[in-house]
Amino acid sequence: MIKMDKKRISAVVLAGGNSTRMGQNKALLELGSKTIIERVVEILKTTFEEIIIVTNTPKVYSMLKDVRFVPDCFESREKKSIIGLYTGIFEAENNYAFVVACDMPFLNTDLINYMIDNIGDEDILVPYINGYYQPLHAIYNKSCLRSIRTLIDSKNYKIIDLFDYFDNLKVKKINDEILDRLNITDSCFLNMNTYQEYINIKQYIGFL
Ligand SMILES: Nc1nc2c(ncn2[C@@H]2O[C@H](COP(=O)(O)OP(=O)(O)OP(=O)(O)O)[C@@H](O)[C@H]2O)c(=O)[nH]1
Repeated sequence: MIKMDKKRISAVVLAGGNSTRMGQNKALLELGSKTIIERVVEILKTTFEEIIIVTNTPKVYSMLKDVRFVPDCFESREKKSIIGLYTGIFEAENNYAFVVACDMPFLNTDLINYMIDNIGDEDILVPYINGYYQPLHAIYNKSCLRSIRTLIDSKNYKIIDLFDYFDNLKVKKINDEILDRLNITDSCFLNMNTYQEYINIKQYIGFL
């Protein structure tokens, strides 16, 4: 297996959703003295040189420094994370991109580094934990772009359909055993969709 140089992977944060269920931009909710997206970027900065924020409203994220803002590639009335995914991978300076959502405050650098060390010639490296894929905590090669485009063009916006239905893509999974071995809990995948989930997370880390 060829070991991937960390500098040859970009980080991509998807921050162009509607936050309909939250009722306000969830990336800008605060945990302690920082917004959630600031926490996400701060964690990513320990590992990645290039950090791309995919959003059509960069001004609301002006507190983020040393990141590159890019707008979504497709004009779409519907907000879909797969569109941000396509854009981030397309725009990345490197062939590989580690892609996350803007609302994951407990990203774990040990797991991220493990993933970087364990992608070889695969097109995708994705955690598959408790029977669920984690498509917004995965590494993608630019070789995926054509297949992602096929999904978008057919109005199938389910990123997980990339993993099982494209014979041309080599997909490697990170399973539960690896988390156990690294002594990491699945809270690193936790995100927040509703205000109650935000409150629960604040309680969990003692900010309430
Ligand atoms: N760039 C970009 N990011 C998106 C888009 N749609 C969703 N995202 C991001 O993808 C991640 C997961 O999004 P969801 O939580 O499923 O959707 P959401 O629109 O943020 O929230 P809901 O409206 O409540 O579904 C979040 O980080 C979103 O900001 C999009 O059209 N473009």
